[in-house]
Amino acid sequence: MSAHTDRGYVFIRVSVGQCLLRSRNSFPKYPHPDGRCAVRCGPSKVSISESESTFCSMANQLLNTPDSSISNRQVELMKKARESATFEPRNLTFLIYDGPESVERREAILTRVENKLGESNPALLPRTQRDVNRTALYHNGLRFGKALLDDEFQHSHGLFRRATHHYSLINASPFGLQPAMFVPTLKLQASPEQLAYWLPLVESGKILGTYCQTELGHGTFLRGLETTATFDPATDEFILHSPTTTSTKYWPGGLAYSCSHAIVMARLIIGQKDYGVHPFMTQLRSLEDYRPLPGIELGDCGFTMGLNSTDNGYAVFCHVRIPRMHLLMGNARVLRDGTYLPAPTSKHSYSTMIFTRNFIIHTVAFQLAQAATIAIRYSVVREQGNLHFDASVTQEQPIMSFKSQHSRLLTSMSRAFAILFASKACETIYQDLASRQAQGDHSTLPYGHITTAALKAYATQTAADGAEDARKCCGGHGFSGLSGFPDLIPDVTSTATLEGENYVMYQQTARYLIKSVSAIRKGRTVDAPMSYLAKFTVDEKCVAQGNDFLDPEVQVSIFCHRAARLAFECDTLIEDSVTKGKLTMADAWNNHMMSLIAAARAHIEYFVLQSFVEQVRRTDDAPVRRVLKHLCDLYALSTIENPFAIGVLGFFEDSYISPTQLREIRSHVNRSLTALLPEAVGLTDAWNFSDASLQSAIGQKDGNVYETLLSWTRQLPWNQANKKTGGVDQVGFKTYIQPILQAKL
Ligand SMILES: Cc1cc2nc3c(=O)[nH]c(=O)nc-3n(C[C@H](O)[C@H](O)[C@H](O)COP(=O)(O)OP(=O)(O)OC[C@H]3O[C@@H](n4cnc5c(N)ncnc54)[C@H](O)[C@@H]3O)c2cc1C
Repeated sequence: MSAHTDRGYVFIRVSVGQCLLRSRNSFPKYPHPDGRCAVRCGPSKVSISESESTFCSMANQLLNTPDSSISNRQVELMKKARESATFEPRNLTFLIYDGPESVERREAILTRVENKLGESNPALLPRTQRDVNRTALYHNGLRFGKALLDDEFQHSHGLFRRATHHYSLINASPFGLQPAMFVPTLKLQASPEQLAYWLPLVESGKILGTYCQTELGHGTFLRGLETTATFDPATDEFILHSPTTTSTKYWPGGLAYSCSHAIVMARLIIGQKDYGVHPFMTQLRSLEDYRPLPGIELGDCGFTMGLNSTDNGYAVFCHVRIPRMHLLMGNARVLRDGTYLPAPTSKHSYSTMIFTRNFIIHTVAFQLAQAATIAIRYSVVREQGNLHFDASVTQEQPIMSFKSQHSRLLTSMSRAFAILFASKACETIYQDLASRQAQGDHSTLPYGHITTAALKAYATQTAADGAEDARKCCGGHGFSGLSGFPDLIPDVTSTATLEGENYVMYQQTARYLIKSVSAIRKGRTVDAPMSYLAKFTVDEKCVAQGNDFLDPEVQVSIFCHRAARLAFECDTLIEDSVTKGKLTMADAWNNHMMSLIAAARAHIEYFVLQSFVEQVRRTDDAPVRRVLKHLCDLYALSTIENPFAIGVLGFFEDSYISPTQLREIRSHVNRSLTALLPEAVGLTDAWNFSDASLQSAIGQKDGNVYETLLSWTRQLPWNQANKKTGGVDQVGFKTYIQPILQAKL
């Protein structure tokens, strides 16, 4: 038996007597882009015996390995760029995904799912481009989400809760809210009996859940929600109701047509008393025919800026009765006689937020890396112009060699790593918190809460900005749907809004900073990670010079100084506004809000840098450590010197860093960029994204971007359909174009 690939198709030769496939006809036939017919291996469709499994693994390997038969200028450029790496990307992959075992597990899962979805052949137009009307996108999202859920149910790996854009249940599929919000809320808010009842139903796919909080009138301000759940002692039920237009639930993912159940956040009313917002398990649809239950109106919110493969929906409740036991009673409870027992602590709801925000942070690290991967791969194979001042030199050069290009892209790459390592540090904080909370110790909750709040804001904004810049780095082709960017970017940008609007998030951190500063001023102790504030002295100057700026301790101390200074200054600003300016605390806060947000951002950048430095220190593999050190230097120093970096003024406005020092820092940034340039493709490979997950013609791993782009363009359904009608869009021509041409003017 032998196999080879040609432009992404696997040709398998099986000699007589060796044919081990029970059903050769089950292999789907695909038209080859240049018109020939090819047989593509569809391993998920054959029933597998041991020898067949060898056959399939061989075919899979071939499908996921750059096709050696393709040779053109771009493929050669990509090979060259890949060979220049001085580290083993696979070793960095192990670091990113927490070890070889987890990498292999992840690869096996993705290969299985990509095969099932028919996505593993990079020569074929990807799923996201095949049909783009609202319902087709949704059905595609369901098909994709179902494949992920099926795999999850069968193999219980949890991978798709935390995967990359195209392999993430979150947002990219109608079932995303189930692992992201529905299950975590159940676990933290349900009583043990309720959990024992509901969880098996979720985990076996008997019900599909979403999380329903935001209303037309309110999202950020939870206490403003208007949906009511009124206790009826006569029937032992709650009556769920949307009393106003603005109380209509609006936005929840999967709410329109996909989910059977939702955790609905509503005001609990007993008698005349309003006990505030509580979570209610609510069945939305009949499990028989999936019609909305009586009194519930459900629908889709329509096209959104992205994420159209899911169905963000609205819901109106008209006196819907649900059993009393559907109030999640792990914390507050309502007894049969209507007695309300408040939660012993409100702290568990914060834990749900920490959990959810942390996995948003983790996800956007990968999304930023995906954007950078597409743009870097494209930039090493796209040749455009040159920098010779002599016009007779016509030899063009890859655009990656231009400083502006690799500076933007490698800086984004360094930020993707920075966010990833910070999210790992946050995960450790969360795990520690969870085990403490299980023992009734909530002491680390405030720090965990404010760290994830600010990191969520920082990471999502940084990722969204970086992804958009990566798009711009790809010129016109970056604007094409086939680049993958138009699908990826809105997904990243949405994270700045959902699960806590970023500017509101920063304020939560600022509140804690101000509390910590005033505690220090009063000589009180603060939470251990905040003790850096106590070291702050006014008029301190940075004494580093030359190579000192490559010393991680120096870098961290610069970030530390800025964070502490801004926090102290905010405290003074507010104090003065209240005491001298006679403002109320709320007005003083509002007045200085931008300074407070800058302080919170500086605090979290200090945390991010510390996490990066720590990760470099802990890396055993010397070549990988060296490359990570360059990335860390680039992250730290470009944050200080880049005029486009938000908050950059904070490093200089108190003259802590002098103009001479700034020039030294700038030259180190330049040197880090030069050192990282040969590693660029190796860094993209380390993230281990399959072509199928990137869905980008210009981000192809083998560099075969032009052939792929043209082939995908030819495969676009509109072009295919018009080919059958002589290369003419008949409706467009007959209805509009022909009358123009034939008009007698
Ligand atoms: C793609 C997507 C998916 C979503 N999925 C869900 C879901 O599954 N379930 C669900 O319940 N909801 C969902 N939402 C809703 C989302 O959670 C809210 O939109 C989000 O929390 C922001 O709230 P808002 O819309 O009320 O924004 P607003 O609070 O109205 O924000 C508008 C502006 O006001 C500013 N602002 C508001 N309050 C303050 C303040 N105190 N201080 C300073 N500035 C302020 C903000 O900074 C922002 O600039 C989703 C939204 C999107 C976009």
